[in-house]
Amino acid sequence: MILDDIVAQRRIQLKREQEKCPLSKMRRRAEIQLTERTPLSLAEALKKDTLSCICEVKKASPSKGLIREDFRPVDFAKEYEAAGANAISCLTEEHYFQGSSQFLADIRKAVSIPILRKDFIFDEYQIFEAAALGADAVLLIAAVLELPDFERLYKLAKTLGLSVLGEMHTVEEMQEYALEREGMVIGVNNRNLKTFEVSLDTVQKLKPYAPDGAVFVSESGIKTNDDMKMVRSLGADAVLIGETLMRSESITDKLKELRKDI
Ligand SMILES: O=P(O)(O)OC[C@@H](O)[C@@H](O)c1c[nH]c2ccccc12
Repeated sequence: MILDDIVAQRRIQLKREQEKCPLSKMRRRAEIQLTERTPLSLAEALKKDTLSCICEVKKASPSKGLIREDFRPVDFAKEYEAAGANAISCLTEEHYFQGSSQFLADIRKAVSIPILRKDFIFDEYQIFEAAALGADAVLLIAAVLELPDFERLYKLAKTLGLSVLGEMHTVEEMQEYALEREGMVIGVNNRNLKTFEVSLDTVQKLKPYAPDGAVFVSESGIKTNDDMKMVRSLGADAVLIGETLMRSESITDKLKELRKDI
C-alpha cells in the first residue's frame, strides 16, 4: 500500500535529518526561532474569507509524478501571498513529493502569511523541526497515526504554539480523532491516500462529526470555480489547492478565476 511506502521512505529521510542535526540541537533551534517569531494562528487566517484558500507549493506527487517543471517555490509562495492566499502549504517530504525543508525556510523569509508544514509526521523531531524552520502549522494525518501518537504530537505542537491541521478521511477517523480540541483545524482529504480516488463530497459526509465551530478545510482535487462553489455549499470554510495552481500559467489569474463570485 502506497501510504506505507511513503511512511517507510519518510523514516529514511528522518534518519538523515537526525544525523545532520540531532534532537537536542533541533530543539534548541526551535526555541531560538520561537523567541524570534510567534507562530500565527491557522484557524484565524482561515476565517478571513467566505472560502479561504491554502495554496500549496508542490513539485510532484506519488499519484501524478512531476507536476511542475520550472519549480520556483519562493516565487510561487510570494505570488500566492500577493494574489490573496490565506496561508501557504509547503511540502517537505523529499522522495515522493520532491519537497524540501529548505523550501519552507526560504519561503518563511519571503512571506508573512501562515505556512503549513505539509509532510508525513510521526515523530516529535519533525514537530521541533517544523518550528525551527518557521512553520506556523503542522499536518497530522489520522491514517498515519495511532490515536495516542496523534494526541502526543498534537500536544507538543500546541505547547510550541503551532497550529494543527488534523487530516481525516472517514467517519471512523472523525469519531476517533476529531475530538474537542481547542483550535484544531479539520482537513478533510478528498483524496483517499490508500487508493488515490477523489470525491469532493467528503466534507458533507464528515461535517456532522466535527466539534462545534471547527474550521473545515476541503483538501485535494479542486480544479474549477464550480468545484469551489460546490465544496462551499457542502460546508467547507476553506480549501487546500496544489496541482491546479501549480499547473496554471498564471497563479494569480487562476486563483482569481477559482474564487470568482464566492
Ligand atoms: O494537488 P491537490 O489535488 O490540489 O491537493 C493538495 C493537497 O490537498 C494534497 O497535496 C494533500 C492533502 N493531504 C496530503 C497529505 C500528504 C501529502 C499531500 C497531501
